[in-house]
Amino acid sequence: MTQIYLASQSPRRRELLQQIGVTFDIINASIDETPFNGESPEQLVVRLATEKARAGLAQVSDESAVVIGSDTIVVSPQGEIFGKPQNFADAQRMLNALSNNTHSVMTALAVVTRQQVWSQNVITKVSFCHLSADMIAAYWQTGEPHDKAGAYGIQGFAGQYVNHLQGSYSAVVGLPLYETRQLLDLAIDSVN
Ligand SMILES: Cc1cn([C@H]2C[C@H](O)[C@@H](COP(=O)(O)OP(=O)(O)OP(=O)(O)O)O2)c(=O)[nH]c1=O
Repeated sequence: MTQIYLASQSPRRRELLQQIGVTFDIINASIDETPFNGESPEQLVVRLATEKARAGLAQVSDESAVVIGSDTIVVSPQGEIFGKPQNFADAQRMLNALSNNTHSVMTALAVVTRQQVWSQNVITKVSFCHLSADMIAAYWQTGEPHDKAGAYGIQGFAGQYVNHLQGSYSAVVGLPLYETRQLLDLAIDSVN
């Protein structure tokens, strides 16, 4: 039996992976998420997902382990990378940029074994309605934006701000389920 691990602290990723019937263990793989100078959003998100998966693999001893890592960033309509907000002012800045406009959510997935790395970046276009200053302040008070890239959670209160989505809903929440199944199957086949 191939042992599958999810290198993530995110409760959303755990729930999404459970949703598709995968049996797995959780490992802690904290990495430095600071972008390199001149790094593009695409390069950043794939590098971080891969580093999380590799850091997870380094913590387990079984030779045939398969480890999943993932990272989500929001890319504003102006092309700025939004991770998790530092504070209310940061969340205000992000949500004002997303208001009444379309942004991209990039979730990269990396599946690693001792021999190989598979990775994929899933890009979803999300359109928001107008967010007033009062709406943003009230939303911050819910606590929902605090630990989420771009200062929102589509699966929560912010679902009511989204008037259009093109791409993968599960990727926006934190793990692209179709792509996860595809890459996991490749990795599992390779170790058996
Ligand atoms: C845009 C968006 C992000 N998010 C979440 C997904 C991720 O958990 C988080 C982005 O931060 P990440 O750094 O990708 O992940 P994480 O720190 O929560 O977990 P780990 O690195 O241990 O795997 O934002 C939502 O839950 N809903 C959304 O709509």
